[in-house]
Amino acid sequence: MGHAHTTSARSVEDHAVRIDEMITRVWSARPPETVPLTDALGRVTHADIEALIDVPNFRNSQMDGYAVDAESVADVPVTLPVTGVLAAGDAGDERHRSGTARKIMTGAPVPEGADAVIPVEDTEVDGDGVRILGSRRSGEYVREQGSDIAAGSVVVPAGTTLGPRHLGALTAVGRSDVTVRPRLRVAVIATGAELVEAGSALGPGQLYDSNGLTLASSVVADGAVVTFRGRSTDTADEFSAMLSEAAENADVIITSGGVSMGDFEVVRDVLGPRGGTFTHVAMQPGGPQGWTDLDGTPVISFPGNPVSTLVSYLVFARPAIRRLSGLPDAGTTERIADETVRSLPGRRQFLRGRLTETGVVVSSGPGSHLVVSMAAADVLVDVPADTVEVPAGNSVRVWPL
Ligand SMILES: Nc1nc2c(c(=O)[nH]1)N[C@H]1C(S)=C(S)[C@@H](COP(=O)(O)OP(=O)(O)OC[C@H]3O[C@@H](n4cnc5c(N)ncnc54)[C@H](O)[C@@H]3O)O[C@H]1N2
Ligand code: MOO
Repeated sequence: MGHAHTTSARSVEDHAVRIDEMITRVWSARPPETVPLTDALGRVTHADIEALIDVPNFRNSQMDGYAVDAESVADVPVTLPVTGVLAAGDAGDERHRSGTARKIMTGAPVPEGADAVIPVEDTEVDGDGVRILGSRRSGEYVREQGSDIAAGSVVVPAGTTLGPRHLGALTAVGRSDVTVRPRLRVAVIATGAELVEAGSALGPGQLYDSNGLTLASSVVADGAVVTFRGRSTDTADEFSAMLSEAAENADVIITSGGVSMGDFEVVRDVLGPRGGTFTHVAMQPGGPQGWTDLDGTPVISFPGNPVSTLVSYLVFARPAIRRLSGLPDAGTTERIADETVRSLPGRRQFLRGRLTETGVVVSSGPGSHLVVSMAAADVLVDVPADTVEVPAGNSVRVWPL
């Protein structure tokens, strides 16, 4: 057991609170960031953002037609002289004279003195002039300056996850960058002398490091960034050096493997003496768990079995990472067990399940090495510690995968 400090089995809830606190604490110490709007999709606003200018920023036409003063078209039909043409992009600084019309395009500035636009459909060319067939009230088809928003008003409140519509609105009000909440920076280190990189040749006793990508892609899916990825053998020196490198640019380090009771538990052996706690949580998979405050950087250590690693991430890390990323909680739901679900006594069990039209079925055995079977599952079936059997027709809680 090395030098690691060991405690008796903890509940899933207690451990989840501990990990959540560690992640939240380091994230809260990070300052907000200012990023160009072009990089801001999915980021969460740090503060209320106000308009720098009125929108529309000038009075303009809502229709292709003729700018007039409403009084001159009160009685129709009436023919008015046409004094020119205004296109979108024109400065439009010439004043309107009552009793005249100016041809105008959608988005072009409505001249001062004009207060209505007659759509071209309601007109006929009449020699050099225009015959107005339908009358319009003052203000019709004129988009007033500031009618969408006035300069200084809040466009997007603090805490908004920026989508395309927000980015468009912020651009329209004169912004080109935005101050957003920091993104949690996560380092992922998979440990194990047996691990080799995807795609390379396997020697005897070796297998592919699948946990590294499972964890890294989970982090990205939950709105955080992966700043470091490493694979370490079970050598203390190599793992220690990798931790130092990872800590340079990461808020949190997640490790997989090396936490249980074998002779080569590098994570436990290195981090135990540096203040790490390695313990057993009353769950399966994901029993052996560890956490360390490594000179201010939390290291969260998950067991190496691939199902254990993913279940640990989903139960302990995902809620905090999604919340800090401004994403909705993944949530759990109740489903009817189509078949009887059997579980272990004394441990909360997370079985892999597949959704049916109305309920859920367990889709593989409970073994935490069943990495491929896990890919065929939709959910984790969460069976409480004190339940050994959920009879068919009863409801169970499920977590999305
Ligand atoms: N005597 C005991 N042995 C074990 C116990 C126990 O309580 N007493 N607990 C078992 C449980 S439960 C788990 S879970 C594992 C956790 O072990 P480790 O965290 O030390 O993980 P490893 O031994 O390094 O690996 C376990 C297993 O997973 C494979 N693995 C590891 N990393 C990866 C990876 N990145 N990609 C794919 N597969 C990986 C590894 O080859 C092993 O097969 O301990 C049990 N033993
Ligand atoms: O708890 Mo281990 O994670 O069962 O395989």
